[in-house]
Amino acid sequence: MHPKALLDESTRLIEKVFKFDHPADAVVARHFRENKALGPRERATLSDTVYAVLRERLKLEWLARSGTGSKWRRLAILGFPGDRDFLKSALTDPEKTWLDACARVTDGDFLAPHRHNLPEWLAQALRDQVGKEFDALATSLNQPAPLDLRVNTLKMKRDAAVTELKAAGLAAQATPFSPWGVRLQDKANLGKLPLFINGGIEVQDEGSQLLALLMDAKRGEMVADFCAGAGGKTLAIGASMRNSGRLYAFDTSAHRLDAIKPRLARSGLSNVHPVAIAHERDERVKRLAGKMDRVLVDAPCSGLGTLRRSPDLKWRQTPETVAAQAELQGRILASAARLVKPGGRLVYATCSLLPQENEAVAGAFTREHPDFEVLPVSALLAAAHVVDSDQLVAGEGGCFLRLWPHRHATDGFFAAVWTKKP
Ligand SMILES: C[S@@+](CC[C@H](N)C(=O)[O-])C[C@H]1O[C@@H](n2cnc3c(N)ncnc32)[C@H](O)[C@@H]1O
Repeated sequence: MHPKALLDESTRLIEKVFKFDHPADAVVARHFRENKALGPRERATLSDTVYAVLRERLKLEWLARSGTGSKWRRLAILGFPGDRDFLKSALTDPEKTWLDACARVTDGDFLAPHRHNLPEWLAQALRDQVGKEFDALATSLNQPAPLDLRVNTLKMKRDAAVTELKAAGLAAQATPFSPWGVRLQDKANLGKLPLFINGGIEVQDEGSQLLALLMDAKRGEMVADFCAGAGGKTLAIGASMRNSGRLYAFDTSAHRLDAIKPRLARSGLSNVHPVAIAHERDERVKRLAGKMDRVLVDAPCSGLGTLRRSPDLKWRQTPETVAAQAELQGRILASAARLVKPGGRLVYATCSLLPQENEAVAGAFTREHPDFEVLPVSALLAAAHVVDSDQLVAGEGGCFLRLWPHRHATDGFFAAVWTKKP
C-alpha cells in the first residue's frame, strides 16, 4: 500500500477507536474484517499506530495541538511506527516541518501527565499505593507486554517446550515464578507451530498462571471456574487435575465460552463442562451448592492491570465504572462461595490494580462470611515451590497475591484465598 493510503487508513482507524464505544481490539479486528485487502504488514502498521496513540495519548494530543490537518491525522503521524523517510513520503511540506519541530521537543518540555499518560484519577490511585515507584509503574504500563506461554503439562515438560521453541528460532526462556511459564521476547506467529497446534503450549500471562496455581486443583476433584470466559485459567486448572474429576466452566457470556472449544480440543482435556448461566444466582449454580472442592472467581473487573495489552481501558474506565464493578464482584463472590464444600477452597482474583476491586471486596467477604477462613497466599505459593514467593504478596502475613508490571514483569493481578471451615 502507498504510504499516503496507509496513513489515511491509520487516521480513519484512530478516529473509530477513539469513540471508545467498544474495546480497541474489537474495533481493530472489525476494521480488518471489513477491509480484507489489507495485508499482514499493513495490518501490523495500523494496529501499532493505534496502540501507540492509545498508550501515549496525553503526550501526543499535547504535541498535536500545533500543526495542520485533522487532529486524527496528526495523531496518526505522531504514532506511526518505523522508518521516518517512509512516513515523510506521505506528508505535505508543512507536516514535515511540524513533525521535525515535534522531534525537537525534549522530556523537560513535558508536564507530568504527558510523561505518565494516565487519567488523573487513575494516576492518583496508583501513586497512593506505590509512592516513589509510580514513574516506574507508569512506564511499564505503557510498554507492550512480552508474550507469555503456559506449557500444557498433560502433554510435555517445560524444558522440552523451550527446546522446541528455540529450534523454531524463537528466543524463549522459562518465566521466573510460574513453573509452567515460558516467555518470548518478540512477537511470534504461534498459529503455525506444531507445538501450539498439538496443544503443547497456550498463550497465558505468567500472572494468570499463578492464579491457576493457587487453586491447587487435584486429580478427581469437583472444581468450578465461575467466570471462565474463554477458558485461559480453566485449561490450566484442567491440566493440574490431570484431566480427571469434573471441572465446570461457568460464564454469563455463551459467546466467550464458545471460544474454549477449540482450545479444549488442542489441550486434550475432556473433564471440562462449559455451562452458560444467566446470572450469578442461576438455578444451575444453586444445584451444585456445597459440592465443590475448589472454586475460582476470576471476576469481571476494570482490567487496569492489563494496560500493557489493552491501553484503551485507561480511557474507557472511570471511578464510576470501577464502583459498579466492585459491587458486581461482591455479588458474584458471595454467590460462587455457596458452591464450596466444607474444607474446600475459594479463590477470588482480578486483573485490576485498584484496592476497591481487590482488598475491599475480599475484606468485605471475610467480614460477612465467618464460615470462611483466609488462607495466606504466601504459604500457598511457598508450598507450590514458587521461587521468591515473598516478593509476590501483600497485606498482613502475606495474605494476598499482588502482582505489578514494574516489579514482576507480569500484568497486574490480585488474589485472595479462603477455605470453608469444616
Ligand atoms: C476476567 S474475565 C474471565 C477471564 C477468564 N477466566 C480467563 O482466564 O480467560 C471475567 C468473566 O466474567 C464473566 N462474567 C460477568 N458477569 C458474570 C456473572 N454475573 N457471573 C459469571 N460470570 C460473569 C464475563 O463474561 C467474563 O468472561
